[in-house]
Amino acid sequence: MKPLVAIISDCREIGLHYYHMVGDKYVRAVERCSGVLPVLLPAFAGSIAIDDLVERFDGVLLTGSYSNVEPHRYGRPQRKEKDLNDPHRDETVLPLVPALVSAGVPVFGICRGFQEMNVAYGGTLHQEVHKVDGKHDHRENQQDPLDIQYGPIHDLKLAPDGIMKKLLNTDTIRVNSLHSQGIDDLAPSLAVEAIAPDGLVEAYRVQNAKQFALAVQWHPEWKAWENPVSMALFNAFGEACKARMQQRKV
Ligand SMILES: N[C@@H](CCC(=O)NCCCC(=O)O)C(=O)O
Repeated sequence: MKPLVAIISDCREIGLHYYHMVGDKYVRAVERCSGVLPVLLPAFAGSIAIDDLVERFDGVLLTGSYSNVEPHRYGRPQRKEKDLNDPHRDETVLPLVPALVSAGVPVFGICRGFQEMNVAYGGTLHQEVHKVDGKHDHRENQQDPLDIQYGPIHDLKLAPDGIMKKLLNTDTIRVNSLHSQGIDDLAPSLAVEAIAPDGLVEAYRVQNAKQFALAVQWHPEWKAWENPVSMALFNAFGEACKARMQQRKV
């Protein structure tokens, strides 16, 4: 039996209707590289009680998305009139994250998921990193072919005392970069795992978490099975979910 991993959907308005959706590459990566059974959950705050997740699921994946966390969630004004937000996803995820982690449910955050976990623990975001003095432009060129957009583009230095350094057995990794937002204040409960050349935090763990509780700014899900760093991360998440499943059985 495979562990059950909940993936919280985006809620997107397409035409006259709303849809709950998850990017295919996240589902494939976690199924193939973590060895779990992914279950897509709606971004529907009213229908997802924390007990339902804690009792029934062995892990939670928070995916990337073109949407941004609404800035009022971290006490900042909206940077521009029309931004691509997803209030339904914010409403669903933000209250769940700390409760999931403290209940010992493995949580893996990617890109937007990395940003929303920081906000969930009380951190803040730069809304346009490329406009911040001393920060680089971390956006992809959306005209490029996907293999270029999701290809490795900058190094990250791993924290000497971090779990990623132990897991990957190296000081530096090279990752892709497809984000306009990034961490401004890292929440107090989070510990840095990786830093970009411009000082931007690009991976953290939840301090003193009972189980896997890691988030990364880049996109390890992209052809994860071809990338040793991605494989190590998804495999570690899968092992944590398997351990949770065993624990839930007893
Ligand atoms: N909107 C945020 C987060 C960026 C992000 O998650 N991009 C995902 C692109 C589509 C995908 O690969 O799922 C930001 O711009 O910083």
